[in-house]
Amino acid sequence: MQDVFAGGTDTSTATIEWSMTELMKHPVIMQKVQAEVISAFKGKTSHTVVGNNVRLTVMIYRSSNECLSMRGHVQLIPNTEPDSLKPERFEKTSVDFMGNDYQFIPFGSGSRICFGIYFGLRTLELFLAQMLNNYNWNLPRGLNPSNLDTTETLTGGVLVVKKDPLHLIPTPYSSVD
Ligand code: HEM
Repeated sequence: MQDVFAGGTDTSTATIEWSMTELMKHPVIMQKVQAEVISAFKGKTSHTVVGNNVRLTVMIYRSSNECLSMRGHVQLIPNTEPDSLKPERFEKTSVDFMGNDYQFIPFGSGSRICFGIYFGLRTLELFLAQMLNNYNWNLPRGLNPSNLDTTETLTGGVLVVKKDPLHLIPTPYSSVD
């Protein structure tokens, strides 16, 4: 039970925070993703959209190269190109993140693959899609997105989180012309 709670909370929030950080740093990609989400939501409830699987590119590419020691097993969690945001790399490829393609295994692979993979994915889709469908996001105090700090730190010995929490100002989308 402890594994389920520990593995099921910070993972999703950290991924949402990194996703929003990268989207803020790449306004063109933010616009593209937001337009896609808004058009998917048009006239539908979030339930329908999530059911239909909004093609929100999941940007869980940050789990850096780490050597973990869990229950006496040493695991290597590799990740290629963790530092560049290229959502289009997932558009024309058969590489998935379900543990079959070793170049991209954010949920691990094999017998100890993440137990909450579908729950985690749905959480990310639901939160990100709702955040982008309903709000425009800005940095406080006119901060330039390219200066957004992306220093990482480890929490709980395994999770790579943003050292300085991300602060954003939401503006309801309906109030933007
Ligand atoms: C973005 C969300 C998530 C990511 C990126 C993620 C990632 C991972 C990774 C990399 C592992 C190690 C897999 C391996 O050893 O090969 C793992 C294990 C695990 N995860 Fe997740 N996870 C996420 C969400 C969740 C959620 C929502 C839950 C529970 C509701 C969960 C429960 C677990 C458990 C229990 C394990 C241990 C599995 C075992 O040792 O047999 N995770 N996760």
